[in-house]
Amino acid sequence: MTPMQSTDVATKAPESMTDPERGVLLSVRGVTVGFGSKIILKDLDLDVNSGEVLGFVGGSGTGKSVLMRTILGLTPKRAGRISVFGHDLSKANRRERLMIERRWGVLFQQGALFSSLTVKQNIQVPMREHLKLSPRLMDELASLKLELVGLPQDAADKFPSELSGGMVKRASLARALALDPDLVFLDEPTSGLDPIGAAAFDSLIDNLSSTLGLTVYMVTHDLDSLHSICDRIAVLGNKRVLAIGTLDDMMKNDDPWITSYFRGERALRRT
Ligand SMILES: Nc1ncnc2c1ncn2[C@@H]1O[C@H](COP(=O)(O)OP(=O)(O)OP(=O)(O)O)[C@@H](O)[C@H]1O
Repeated sequence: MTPMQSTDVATKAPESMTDPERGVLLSVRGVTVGFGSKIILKDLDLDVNSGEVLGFVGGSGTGKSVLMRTILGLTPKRAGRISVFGHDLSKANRRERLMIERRWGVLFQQGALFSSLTVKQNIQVPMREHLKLSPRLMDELASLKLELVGLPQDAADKFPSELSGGMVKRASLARALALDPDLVFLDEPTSGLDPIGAAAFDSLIDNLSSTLGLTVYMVTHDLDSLHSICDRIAVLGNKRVLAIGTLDDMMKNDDPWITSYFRGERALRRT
């Protein structure tokens, strides 16, 4: 039986989940997270390989955002170990923690730009937090980031409320890329975009991943993104990673949720 055919793959075969050629950038082992008496994630394992685009799916309320927030250190875990760039996050001192945070970027759901700051000032927030740069250099870097995500230079002085949904996503991505991270976390980056805007955003992420060697951890409900840019897909269910592998692996998996998600009516309408 291949790992993908087994629904308890995540609890027993961590090595088989990864691509040894690429190396593991993010490793989650035995993580349990709960709120009060409600356990959301139980004994969860996950590996993200360097340079891959990993799509993270699962039913609504299964804990995809909770897991991402736990990895980022925003939600406490009750058990387990999370290592990023080879560092155990719970053992990292303040200096190491800052070094780690400099190497990742985050795009939260809805973009989460500061509404009282312009796009340029939003992009410069991580630079101000982590680097000591002259205002002129920060302006130059912000301008480069705008170009990288395909925003016109005149977007720099606009406020988030003056942008379209697609532009907000791009501006948020520019902020996530402000410090040239190795790893970016994207929480439903294409939600709220029309199909053409979503496809353009997917192709932007795909380009960044291949040209910058960026590793992408992407929570999504978007089947098109999963088909077009993800190297692997992880499925969250029953409080853990039910399955992880390529799209082909998902198509062969006989778990009922995975079958209905990848081979159900909505999936068939895509073809
Ligand atoms: N701070 C919190 N306190 C209590 N419960 C919480 C908290 N944050 C999340 N939850 C609960 O954890 C569960 C998982 O939430 P989460 O937002 O991670 O789901 P999700 O898989 O991202 O869902 P969706 O796809 O709908 O965005 C939900 O039942 C939610 O109510």
